[in-house]
Amino acid sequence: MSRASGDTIVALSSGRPPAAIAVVRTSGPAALEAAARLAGKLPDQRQASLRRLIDPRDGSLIDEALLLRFDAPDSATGENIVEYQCHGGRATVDALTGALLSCPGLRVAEPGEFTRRALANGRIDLTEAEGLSELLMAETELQRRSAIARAGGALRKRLDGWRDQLLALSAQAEVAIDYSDEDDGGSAPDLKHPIERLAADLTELVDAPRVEPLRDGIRVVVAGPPNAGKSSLVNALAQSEKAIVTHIAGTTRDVIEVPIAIDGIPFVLVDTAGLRESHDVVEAIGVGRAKEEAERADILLWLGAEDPIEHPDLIRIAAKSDLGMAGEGMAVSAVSGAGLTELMQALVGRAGALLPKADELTLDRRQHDLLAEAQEALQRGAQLDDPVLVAEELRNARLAVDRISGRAGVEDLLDALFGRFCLGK
Ligand SMILES: Nc1nc2c(ncn2[C@@H]2O[C@H](COP(=O)(O)OP(=O)(O)OP(=O)(O)O)[C@@H](O)[C@H]2O)c(=O)[nH]1
Ligand SMILES: [K+]
Ligand SMILES: [Mg+2]
Repeated sequence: MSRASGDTIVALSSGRPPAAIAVVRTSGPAALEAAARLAGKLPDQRQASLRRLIDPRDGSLIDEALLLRFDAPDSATGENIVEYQCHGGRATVDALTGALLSCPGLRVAEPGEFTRRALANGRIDLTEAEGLSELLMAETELQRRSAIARAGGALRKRLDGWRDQLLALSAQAEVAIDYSDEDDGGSAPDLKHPIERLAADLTELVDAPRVEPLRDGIRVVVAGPPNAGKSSLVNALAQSEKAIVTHIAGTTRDVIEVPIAIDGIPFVLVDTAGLRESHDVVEAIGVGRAKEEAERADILLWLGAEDPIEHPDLIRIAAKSDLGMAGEGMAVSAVSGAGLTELMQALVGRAGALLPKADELTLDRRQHDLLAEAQEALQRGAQLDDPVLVAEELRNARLAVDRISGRAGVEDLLDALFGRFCLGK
């Protein structure tokens, strides 16, 4: 849990020194006073100004730095912020942060604490904070575009709009409840149709592509009976001996993940234990895990002669094609390399459907599940006649939407989210 937010926090917000320039940020009630101690007269709000920074402890010159000041509440955190752009050597950064920390009320910030304060003060909502977290991690252009849309409030705007509609519908439901109490035969407001329309709006986003394949890589799970050649295929695709291969059936027991990129698209190859009944305790656990992995696979590569397990996105592989045993599916040989290029092309082809189009809004699992909850509450509400029950479903829908944006029930989540942030963000 974060410490008292009445503190003023200090952190180096730019990369690790040495660098040409370092950015040190302070946020909180004592930020302006601390800046005045070091720099004398402060610049006006939002005006960069060069200042000599003096260490208040001994009067020595720390550096000449560019000062930027943003006053509460119109700042990134909603608090007073002073930003120092100084020379980026380690000693300069240490001297500056040391001098700031000697000022009353200042302490070192925790990871993500600036962003957390922005959230607490309503400057951003949870979807924007999550988008920001992903933006900081983004390595590919597609990841960046997906993250910037959410960090920039694209999802927040949709949610805020729905929240307003839900509030208006709830007010109408209250009116309908009054009508039904009076029983005077007057006409209650029609709720069914607007609720159905809103549910349809939500459905569109519930069906949006998910962020996980984009962020973590598309999970390609390789499954089949023992000795089918699963580990060999994973190694051949990864061009690296990541998984142990032997002629002994039951070699692979644990789940092995190998991240690879094909045409710039991130995939995670997942090698699994061969599926069979086993009395070996360890192998049986491995088989259980293999089944779980096959279920959550984005794409399943099935290396079996017999019927494959059910999966919506399955590619059947006829492995060891060099041995001339023509099985059903794509002929691939890990030994000769035959068919590997075609298999990779097939993976890239299927990836298209799993990844968002440029600038298409994406949802993570948490957001998706809550939005589906809201949608289901609305669909139930549209079927009901008793306005008291309709009002209850509208409340359920609103609660789910509020949990997506972080207005309700998310304390546990915040610690996990902000623990992932870098210091100074
Ligand atoms: N000729 C030939 N042999 C292969 C090929 N792929 C795998 N093998 C051989 O088949 C045997 C089993 O290969 P693995 O990759 O360990 O098979 P697996 O499906 O991972 O096996 P388990 O992990 O035990 O379920 C090994 O002796 C491999 O050398 C192939 O493409 N051609
Ligand atoms: K084997
Ligand atoms: Mg294996």
